[in-house]
Amino acid sequence: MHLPAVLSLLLVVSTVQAFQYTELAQFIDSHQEEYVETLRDWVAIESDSSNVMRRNDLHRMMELVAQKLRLMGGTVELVDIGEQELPDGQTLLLPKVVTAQFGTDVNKHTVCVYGHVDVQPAKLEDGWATDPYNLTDINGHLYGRGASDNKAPVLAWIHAVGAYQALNMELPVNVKFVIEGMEETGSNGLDAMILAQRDTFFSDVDYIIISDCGWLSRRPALTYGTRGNCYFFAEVEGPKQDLHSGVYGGTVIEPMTDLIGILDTLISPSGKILIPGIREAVAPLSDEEWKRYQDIQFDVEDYKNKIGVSQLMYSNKVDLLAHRWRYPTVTIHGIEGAFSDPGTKTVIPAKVTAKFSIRQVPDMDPAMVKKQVTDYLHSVFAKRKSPNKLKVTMVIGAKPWLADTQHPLYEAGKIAIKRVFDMDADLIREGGTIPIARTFQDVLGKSIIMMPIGGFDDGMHSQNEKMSRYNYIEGTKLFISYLNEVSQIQKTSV
Ligand SMILES: CC(C)C[C@H](N)C(=O)NCC(=O)O
Repeated sequence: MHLPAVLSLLLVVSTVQAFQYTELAQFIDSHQEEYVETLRDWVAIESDSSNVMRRNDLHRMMELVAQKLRLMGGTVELVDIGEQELPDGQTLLLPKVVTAQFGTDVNKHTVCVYGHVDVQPAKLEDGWATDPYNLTDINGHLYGRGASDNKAPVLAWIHAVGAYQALNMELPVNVKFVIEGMEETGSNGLDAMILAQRDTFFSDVDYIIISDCGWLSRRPALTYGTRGNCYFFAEVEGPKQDLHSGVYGGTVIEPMTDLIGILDTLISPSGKILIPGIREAVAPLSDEEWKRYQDIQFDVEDYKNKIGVSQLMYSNKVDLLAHRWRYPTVTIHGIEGAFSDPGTKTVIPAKVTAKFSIRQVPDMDPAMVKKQVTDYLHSVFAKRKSPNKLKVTMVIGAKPWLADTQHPLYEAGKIAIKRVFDMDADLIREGGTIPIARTFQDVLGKSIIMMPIGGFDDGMHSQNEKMSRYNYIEGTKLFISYLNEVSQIQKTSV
């Protein structure tokens, strides 16, 4: 073909693509009320995976996801992943995992979008300004539990595929979905399901895309690392029942005093982890990494104000980002069995269970961390010479994940972000955990990209979680654009 003919063909192709994007983006804009309504229906289901009393809601949630994908003509399955064993030895049915497939063209790439539709607990009395399960639009912010983490991003992906379908446009890549309902409690059962379907459902998947995190600031971002998490229960058991603290206090060695005593040895006031071996395992911060953090736009004062604290653990940007993303930390989350209602109750609790977690980073190993923590707590407890009984269990052991930002998936992401937001993407890491990310990498050997659409101030896991309309709607356009960019990646990239 003559050069002018090639050029005019290229022009035609690029004109068609640009035209397609504009039409698709307009379609998204004109359907935004419908998308908000669907999010409202999804948020209304209290799909709290940590509360066994809500398991039926979680089952219902998975059915709803499957039904939505079926109505779009996908090949959908609700995969049984068995049962979960509870700490008291009882078993409970795990929510099924939804898998779906749109397109089977062998000449196209196949991407697999992973997401979750379970949520963290939320009650109005925790301090929410609105009912957490009634999506409420205030000034363009959609408040509700799970709005940002992770229901709106999952819906945005579904709507992105739906827009191509509605406009009779061919999907540029085949799209598969894996949507689970146990992410917030460690993705129980999903590892085994991925392993079992490695040579079937996942055999033709080229890339994994995850949108279960947030931006660092108002700039859109691509995420290339997450921390893992080891979650522990430390139970101290003493008398056979709760006791009156006036009648028995002073004669009994109290479980709560023992528990607080050992918890206090986990971390120093300046944030130094005191468990032997933990800090030694952490990969050192390289000069290149330091420079990368230094170059990121991040306003420390803004961050401080957003959280509402007068002082942070570190005052400079690099230290803050590094400790947020690439160093481990200990967090004590709560104590089961302790009196925590309003008012006073003069009781000596007979059995108390502390819940704490240690975020994992390269090169920590959860199996090693489990041993280090268990041995350490027993040795500290032994020194107290208490007659009470200590039991330490690790209930989640999720590894960290780190990607190569030179992979074409990230280049494609930058182009898509530029097109939709007319901004350059921040390349960031995430301090939170997506337990299954590392499994996708290790078991399937697939490349992963995290493409967040959540805002920096969405309040995931806290009171007044929200997703802004802007992020929800522009995020849907981003996914539309990204599918197109991924289709341009050379077939040889893994
Ligand atoms: C910001 C996180 C990666 C979001 C994720 N859905 C999550 O909350 N995971 C559990 C965790 O405790 O980090």
